Amino acid sequence: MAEMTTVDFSQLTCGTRDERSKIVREIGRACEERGFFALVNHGVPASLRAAVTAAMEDFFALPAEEREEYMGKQLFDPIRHGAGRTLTADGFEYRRDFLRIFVHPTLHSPVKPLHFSAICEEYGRKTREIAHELLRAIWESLDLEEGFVGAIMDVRSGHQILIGNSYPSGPGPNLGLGLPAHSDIALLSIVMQEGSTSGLQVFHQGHWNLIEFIPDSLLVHVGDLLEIVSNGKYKSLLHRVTLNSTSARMSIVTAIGPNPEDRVVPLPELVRGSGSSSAKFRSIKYIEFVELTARNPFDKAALNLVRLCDV
Ligand SMILES: O=C(O)CCC(=O)C(=O)O
Ligand SMILES: [Fe+2]
Repeated sequence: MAEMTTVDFSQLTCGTRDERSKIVREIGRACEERGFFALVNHGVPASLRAAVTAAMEDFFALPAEEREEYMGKQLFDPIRHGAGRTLTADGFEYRRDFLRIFVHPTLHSPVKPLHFSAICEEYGRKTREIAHELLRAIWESLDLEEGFVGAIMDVRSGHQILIGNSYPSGPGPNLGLGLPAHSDIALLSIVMQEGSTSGLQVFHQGHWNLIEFIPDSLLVHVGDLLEIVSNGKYKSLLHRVTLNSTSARMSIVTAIGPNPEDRVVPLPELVRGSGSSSAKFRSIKYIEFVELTARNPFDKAALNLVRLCDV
């Protein structure tokens, strides 16, 4: 099982000055050493978490002909559904059904199930507020002024997606994969699952470790863009999903990034402060990085293509 930092979100927003500073330091350390942390007391009601999970389940349960129109082939389709088995370039098979929708700045929702749009709007809004608060803490942990970062990357008008992942039960760890090893593209992603069925594994110090979700918690992943803007100080999380031998599993992931047209750069303040005075990544437009990742989806291949030197 993976060791993880547990962050009490309520202390970040309502704690004393000292409590907040302690949490900011804990978040910074988790982003630097592990690339993820668990979030408790985050304020997303259990009823909303259950509702968004049920709404995704209802979508996957629609007859295939009703889901067909969303089987998008284009990368930037705002609603994109995929189902079944996929083969990687080297012939490896993985199995998951997914639905990916854009939720911000504009919500795109399938017409059915009927309640889908309102629930995703609400879940998207709640998690977006959490992500903004976490990013404020992250900039603080890097000794950056929020305004300084905002001038470079406008996260408030940024891009948020929501993904429902549905994995079948499978032959068990190391035999079947739901998702191959990858890192998430955006700045942060927030992963939610209901129930105790495990499957998510994170790579740490040369080993794959299974995540045991703390009941009611959310998991926060550092994404590739945060590795770039922090000039390599914070590491995006390499993770994969194994199929569970006895139960199917569902996860809901939301990813927050800047405006797709924004150029993502190692923040100059951090390049100057790094001692070596060198940027460790070349700058790239977010939208171009998404295209690069689509062509190089596994491991941290896309990030390695914009890396200027070993970190
Ligand atoms: O199913 C999970 O726990 C994680 C899914 C994931 O990594 C993703 O959608 O990028
Ligand atoms: Fe992921």
